[in-house]
Amino acid sequence: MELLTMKNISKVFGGNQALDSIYLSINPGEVHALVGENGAGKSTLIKIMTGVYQPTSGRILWEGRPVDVSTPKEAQTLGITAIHQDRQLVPHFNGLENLFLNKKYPLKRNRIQIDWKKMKQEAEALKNSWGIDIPLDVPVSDMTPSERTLLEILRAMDAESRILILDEPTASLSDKESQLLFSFIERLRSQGVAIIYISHRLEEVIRISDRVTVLTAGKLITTLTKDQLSKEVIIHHMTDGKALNHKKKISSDQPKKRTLFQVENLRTKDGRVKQANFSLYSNEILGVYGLAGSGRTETLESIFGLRPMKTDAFYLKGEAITKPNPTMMIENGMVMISENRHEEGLIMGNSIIHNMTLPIINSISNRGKMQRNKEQNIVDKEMNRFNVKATSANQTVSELSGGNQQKVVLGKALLSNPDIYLCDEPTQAVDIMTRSEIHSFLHQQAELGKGIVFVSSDLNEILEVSDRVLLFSEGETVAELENKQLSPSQILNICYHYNRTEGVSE
Ligand SMILES: Nc1ncnc2c1ncn2[C@@H]1O[C@H](COP(=O)(O)OP(=O)(O)OP(=O)(O)O)[C@@H](O)[C@H]1O
Repeated sequence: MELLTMKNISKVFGGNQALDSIYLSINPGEVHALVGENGAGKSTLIKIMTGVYQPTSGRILWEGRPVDVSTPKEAQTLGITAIHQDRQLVPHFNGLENLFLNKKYPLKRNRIQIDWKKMKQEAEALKNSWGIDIPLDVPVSDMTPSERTLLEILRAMDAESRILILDEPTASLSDKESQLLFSFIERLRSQGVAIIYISHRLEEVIRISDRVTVLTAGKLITTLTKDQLSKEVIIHHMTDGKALNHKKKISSDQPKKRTLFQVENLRTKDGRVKQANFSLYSNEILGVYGLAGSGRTETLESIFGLRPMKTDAFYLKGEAITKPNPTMMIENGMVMISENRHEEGLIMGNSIIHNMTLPIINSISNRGKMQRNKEQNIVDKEMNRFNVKATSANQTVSELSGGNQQKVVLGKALLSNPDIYLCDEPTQAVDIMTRSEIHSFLHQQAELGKGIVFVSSDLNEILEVSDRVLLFSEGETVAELENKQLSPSQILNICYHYNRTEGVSE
């Protein structure tokens, strides 16, 4: 029998129809993927399922009986748990405290003091029963992305979830960590837990799913079964049969490349980067890859002046720099597209237009007076370029879908007309169509003489876009390779060779 059935579900926000009469059924023990362009309605459907939003119309059945899922608590009682892209963990609490976040702490006999010993025993038993080996005594802020994901899964299993919703779970996981997650999903499935899997990474969707439901602009296009799954078929349904706009990669073998920056022996105070040596040239995309915890993000943050660091030498366009700071770097034409759009990229309560024009406010005001038409035109152009789905440029950013928020981050960065881009997972959460738009945009920028550092946890993406590839392992740069027919296995072999904690790959 179907575990969950959603019948004729519609949702309207103001005048915007986010979902239009959707039918979705979930069986016990199946992996059911939801795919679709940014803004297609996937998260809205999940939010209705988990009691965050109420549908404008439609019914929800649980094991064939109508249910009212009007609060998250009710969803939880049924056994529906969602693990969102933005982790629901308290960073300075340790694993154990986070595991007990929604539960009563066990008390000692005196009924006053917390029984930490019992808490630890319960947690260990839970870890053992699900075969999840993560440290629970360290603060979440010190955990790797995969440990955080597994911690949330463990918490969901403790709540006896019967449907586990994973929203872009591999977004910041390394290849090996993703494999671990997939084998764990397999275990959950064999125990009858249903998984709803949202991802723009179609290879993994095809690999793990029993069924795939495709949404486009709030409408259900089709539900495909395992034997029908291929990348071409899914893309065909997602794009309504229109071919993907594959712009050819422009070769950036330019005769004269300038050095945009060069760092020697960069190391951070906190030890996350121990020794980074590399240069960025004009006309190139430098792909940066490394296993989780390798120091990629921290290196970008240090170069941009967000993290205290030391170098033996740091030259930016030929000028020696001792202490970078973001203002100085922006003034020198550098821009950083950060991995965490909520904390660093966007002001969530502000409109798209205000977010995008914040860095260029001076250039669109005339003696203190804002030139509204100019502002509007500039923003419209960027929204068109990246196909931002919104009611207008005045819509509040927090109301946009995750992928559309990421597009606003990109538009904002581009408006400052930089010549050095530091991009940390710039295509995370964006759909496959926009992803190829972002890639070709960056290639065009390289062609114009700009330099791009491109960090991604998706190795195939790194190989697709990069002219050179820089590999990090445990805080050190370990290899710098021209991307001429490099293969994923070549790269992984180098990474695992240098990685002491994950061991040498088989
Ligand atoms: N709270 C809200 N207020 C107004 N509109 C909203 C709200 N939440 C979502 N929407 C709109 O509903 C539509 C569907 O958004 P949703 O987040 O469900 O898309 P999605 O398929 O999850 O996209 P993505 O792949 O980018 O995460 C979008 O047009 C979005 O702007």
